[in-house]
Amino acid sequence: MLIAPSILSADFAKLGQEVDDVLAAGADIVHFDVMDNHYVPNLTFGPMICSALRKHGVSANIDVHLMVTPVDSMIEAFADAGASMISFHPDASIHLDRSISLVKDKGCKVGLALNPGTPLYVIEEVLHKIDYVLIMSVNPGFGGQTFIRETVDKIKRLKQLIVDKRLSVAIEVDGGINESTIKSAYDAGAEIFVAGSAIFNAKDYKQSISALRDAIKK
Ligand SMILES: O=C(CO)[C@H](O)[C@H](O)COP(=O)(O)O
Ligand SMILES: [Fe+2]
Repeated sequence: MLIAPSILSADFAKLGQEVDDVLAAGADIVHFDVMDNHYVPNLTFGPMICSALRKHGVSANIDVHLMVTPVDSMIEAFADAGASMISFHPDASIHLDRSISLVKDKGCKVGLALNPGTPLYVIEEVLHKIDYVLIMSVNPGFGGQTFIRETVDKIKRLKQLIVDKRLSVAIEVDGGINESTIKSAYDAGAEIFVAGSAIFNAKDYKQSISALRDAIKK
């Protein structure tokens, strides 16, 4: 299992330090939420912030979650800015297969992100071409929202689909993950857990990350 703190809930005034702190506290991946006030009703940060984190010395995998449309130009910009993994929403790309190829050609792991209301069949034709599926357990746009329980069944169905097709596609879950919700997502088949408010709103990042790992073992 991998813990990916979403920097959406970090203190932007000291972002480099915040990322250093969560990594030192045991985080595995940095989750980087890109919002354009078009695909989602919020605006965050662009590729310059990603390259600034690389220049600051962050060497961990940076998991860029693109909530933007159009996606292709941002895929290229973030790959050039140091992204390791890039996910985008299939409904934000007109040519899904082409956008997937673009991420791969740039040397990044490719993920497809599904909103709570987006059915699994949207990605069925390309499932064998991707590295991970990001299942959104809140509607995209904001941190600190409540986990949508129906997502657990969706993760189970996706896991079954991956097993049936004999693929090695990871499942990432994003939105409302905390000590009370993480185990249900884990039991359903998720392996990468994004958590923003549950980690950054805590005083002690090490304690909050350990609490997430412990909650899975219970
Ligand atoms: O993609 C996102 C929102 O669109 C964020 O990654 C997500 O909401 C994480 O924040 P939290 O753990 O506080 O729900
Ligand atoms: Fe996200």
